[in-house]
Amino acid sequence: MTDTKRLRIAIQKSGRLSTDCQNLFKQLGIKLNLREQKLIAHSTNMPIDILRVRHNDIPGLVMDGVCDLGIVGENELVEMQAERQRLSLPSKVNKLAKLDFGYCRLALAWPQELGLIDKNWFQDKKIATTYPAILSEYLTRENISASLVNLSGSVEVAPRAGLADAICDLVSTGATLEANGLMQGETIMESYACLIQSPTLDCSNKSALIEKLLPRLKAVKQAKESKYIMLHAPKARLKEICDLLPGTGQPTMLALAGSDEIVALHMVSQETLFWETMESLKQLGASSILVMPIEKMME
Ligand SMILES: Nc1ncnc2c1ncn2[C@@H]1O[C@H](COP(=O)(O)OP(=O)(O)OP(=O)(O)O)[C@@H](O)[C@H]1O
Ligand SMILES: O=P(O)(O)OC[C@H]1O[C@H](OP(=O)(O)OP(=O)(O)O)[C@H](O)[C@@H]1O
Ligand SMILES: [Mg+2]
Repeated sequence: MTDTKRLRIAIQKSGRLSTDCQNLFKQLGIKLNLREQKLIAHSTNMPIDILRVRHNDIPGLVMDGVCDLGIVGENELVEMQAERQRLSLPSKVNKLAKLDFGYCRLALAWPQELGLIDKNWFQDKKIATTYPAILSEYLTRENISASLVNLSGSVEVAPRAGLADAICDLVSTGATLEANGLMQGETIMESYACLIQSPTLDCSNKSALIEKLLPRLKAVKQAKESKYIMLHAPKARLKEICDLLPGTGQPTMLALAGSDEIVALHMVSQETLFWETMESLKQLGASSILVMPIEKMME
């Protein structure tokens, strides 16, 4: 448990999740004085301190109650939970939210020259990975007996370097696999960044602050998933036009100066307005169709 009255949040110092975490804090209205070298950043407008650490330290810091919250990739969380259970260390966290960044998959891959291979090919092979616990669980489930080579980075070079026959690593665009002449196989796990909370947090001020931040987080997520749509529509085709608009409630209808036949429609849509829909709207006589991003949204 932390003795400080300020909420402590652990994030990755530099890497795949750090910029997204900083942007998220900005969107949540948390002002930070972040300087490259500083490991702790104090918020200037809320009782919050940000601890900037190595990504694989984040789950442990939250599980041990050293930090109250953390933002971590699910892959790292699951791996650390398994590792800590094995060592009989605290491994519980409360998962507060799945975030909309850090998407990647943990997948098997092998040298391209082998072509398509069957799962049985992995029997008695060596597989290099940074995530031995997740991979072992998968291999046990699939009745594959393979040996693991643990590497904390540059996993993709393992087959070419003769360290392993295949790998199990994170993939997002697939560019790293391709650059290393590897073919992507089965996805073992899909992962997103998530917000986790320490189970030992028992300070009412901190809980109240978290309760204040969670609706903001939801609002930011909702705003990102929503678009504000404005268009001009002929009154005679209103029903057909509204039927085409995705996931909207009743739109706002406004009169247009100098026109009895055309009105302006404004609405919030939770779905993407595809080009095809915009073309169909146009065919029904709609014009001046604007699709705009929303910055914040609270219902
Ligand atoms: N290519 C990717 N695209 C999207 N998300 C990714 C990608 N690679 C990794 N991630 C996510 O970001 C997390 C951190 O990855 P990153 O490579 O930045 O850190 P690291 O090298 O494991 O750790 P650190 O440098 O902090 O010690 C991963 O565990 C995963 O959840
Ligand atoms: O499918 P891609 O888009 O190519 O991304 C996959 C790569 O990204 C991550 O590494 P990262 O680039 O973060 O480098 P690191 O090994 O130094 O952490 C991951 O470990 C892969 O190597
Ligand atoms: Mg990495």
